Amino acid sequence: MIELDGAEVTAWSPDPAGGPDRVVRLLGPVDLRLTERRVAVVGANGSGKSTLARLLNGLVLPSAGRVRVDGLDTATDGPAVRRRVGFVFTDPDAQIVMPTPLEDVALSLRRTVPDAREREARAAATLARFGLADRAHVPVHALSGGQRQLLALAAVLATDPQVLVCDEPTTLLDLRWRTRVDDLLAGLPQQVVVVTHDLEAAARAERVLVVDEGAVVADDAPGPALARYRSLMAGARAAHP
Ligand SMILES: Nc1ncnc2c1ncn2[C@@H]1O[C@H](COP(=O)(O)OP(=O)(O)OP(=O)(O)O)[C@@H](O)[C@H]1O
Repeated sequence: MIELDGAEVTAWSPDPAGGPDRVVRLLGPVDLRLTERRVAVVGANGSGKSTLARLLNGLVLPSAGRVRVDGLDTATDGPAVRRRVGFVFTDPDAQIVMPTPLEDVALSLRRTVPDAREREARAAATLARFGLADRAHVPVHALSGGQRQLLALAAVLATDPQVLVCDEPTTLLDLRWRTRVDDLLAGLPQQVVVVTHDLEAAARAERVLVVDEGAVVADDAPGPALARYRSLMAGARAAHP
């Protein structure tokens, strides 16, 4: 279970008036217990969704409060937390580091599968599971954007994390690939926390968090949570026509 207790994120920011840098609050304080298998996070651009997502696996550490995964504190048990919680970025190029898909998935297995041959066999099996068997040795730059997103997912899921956090995993994809990635995420046995601007995808979650100006302003079933988000956005449009 992921638990946030009074978790806050602050950062130093330049003063637009030219004064000394100031501390700004990006998120929180947030208190959450995430137990549902499908959780969606929605909110306006710059509201703090990525900051919240990154807190969940220790990519961002809380400036105050605590974030724990199965009792492990992200601030003191980072590597163990990241073995439990996989993270997928919007842009697959942010996480694909090797020249070919096979090498990239094999790299993510380097800690859990010490034997190189077994690692390669496991990587090949993972690529096959994601429909990328025939792409295993193709240079990654020759893959389509959709195939690269699948590869990024495959490399994270190869290590079998208990939780998958995805930060807008379908934002860069066309409808066909978006549907494919959505279906894949829906079929995973893991707990999945997904940040998304796709309200149809969010409606399929069990629980939806609405983030606005660094606060979780709604935390509910999809119906009421998305209604709150729509009314927030309508209010913002009225204020800034
Ligand atoms: N390290 C940082 N230092 C200063 N400000 C930051 C830092 N990281 C994020 N921010 C600011 O915090 C706010 C929230 O950013 P965040 O990326 O969490 O928003 P978001 O809801 O994911 O946005 P988007 O939908 O556009 O991706 C933004 O105003 C962003 O510019």
